[in-house]
Amino acid sequence: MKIWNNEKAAAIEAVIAASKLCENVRQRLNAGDHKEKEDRSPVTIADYGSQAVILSHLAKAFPNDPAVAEEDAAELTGATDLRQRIITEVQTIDPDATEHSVITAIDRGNYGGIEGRFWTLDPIDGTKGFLRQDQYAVALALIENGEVVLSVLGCPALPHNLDLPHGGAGCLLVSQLHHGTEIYDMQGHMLSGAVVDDNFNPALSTICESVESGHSKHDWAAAIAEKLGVKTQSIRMDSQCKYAAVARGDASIYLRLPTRPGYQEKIWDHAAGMLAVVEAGGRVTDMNGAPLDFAKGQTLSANSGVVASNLHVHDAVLQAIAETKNEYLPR
Ligand SMILES: Nc1ncnc2c1ncn2[C@@H]1O[C@H](COP(=O)(O)O)[C@@H](O)[C@H]1OP(=O)(O)O
Ligand SMILES: [Mg+2]
Ligand SMILES: [Mg+2]
Ligand SMILES: [Mg+2]
Repeated sequence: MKIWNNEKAAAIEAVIAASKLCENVRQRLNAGDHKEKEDRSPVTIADYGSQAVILSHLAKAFPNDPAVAEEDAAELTGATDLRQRIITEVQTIDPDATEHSVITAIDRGNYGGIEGRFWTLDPIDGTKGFLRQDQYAVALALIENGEVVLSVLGCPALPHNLDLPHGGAGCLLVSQLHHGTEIYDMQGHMLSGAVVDDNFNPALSTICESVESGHSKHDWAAAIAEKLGVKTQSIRMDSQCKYAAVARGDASIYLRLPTRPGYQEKIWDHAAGMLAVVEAGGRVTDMNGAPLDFAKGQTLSANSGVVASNLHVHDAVLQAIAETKNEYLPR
């Protein structure tokens, strides 16, 4: 069976370095650290800084690998102050960085992403959570011929135990296809394997979903929970940390239900999280039960919605979705 140990080592180093930058920025976040992109979503100096750190690291280790990443340096045209702050933050991680090296690294992320082997990166997934001082993730994955084969999902602010929110914070979920998911601390030490929970009773499931009602339909999730007989409140959490919660056994189900017709999920919003859950023994499909298709380019254009689970309760969730679809599916 193929292994990607060199890629794994480089990806872990890169995500740890980027997570440091993100935490540095988050701990003294101020109003001028973010702006609105053309699509009106927020972006911060840490989103760009994280992308620069990771893509320059990968460029040194694997110069021929293209990358599909969320941010685009073109959005920084004219934003002189923001640009300077990004460079300053990257220099705290890599003192040799220059304006040219930072912009070049960010722009390495503009591959269209269909053929062969490429990386996909969300330098900060859950920027809204990051700005609220809630959860966010640094999500990096390697795709070969349409298949996610390696991933490092950095969750720098995720408590080690969700019941003790002020306990030790931060972990990485590291996965390789057919080789499982491992949990590392933010210093790069392996802590344990990750396994989904062993709950077979849909009614006893903990469900997690987005904080943002614009990203996943909350009233539909409530209707599904009711069908399943779930009595407890769902956990609302930003970013791919929801996949981490399922992979670690903190939750049995992650629901992402379309809020408007035609929205296509981006590959960098799901590649790392999906592999983390699948390699921890869980299952990930779209809301109709189809596997997520990473061979279509930058978006999951063949899919709609996402369901991640511990495997055992998956079919019950798909059935509850099918039974509530007529009432809740946006059209
Ligand atoms: N209408 C939408 N439906 C689903 N996801 C969305 C939508 N709009 C933005 N997103 C993405 O949801 C992710 C955050 O998800 P969550 O709410 O689970 O934390 C972001 O990556 C964001 O993408 P983008 O980075 O382009 O803004
Ligand atoms: Mg994202
Ligand atoms: Mg992002
Ligand atoms: Mg974004």
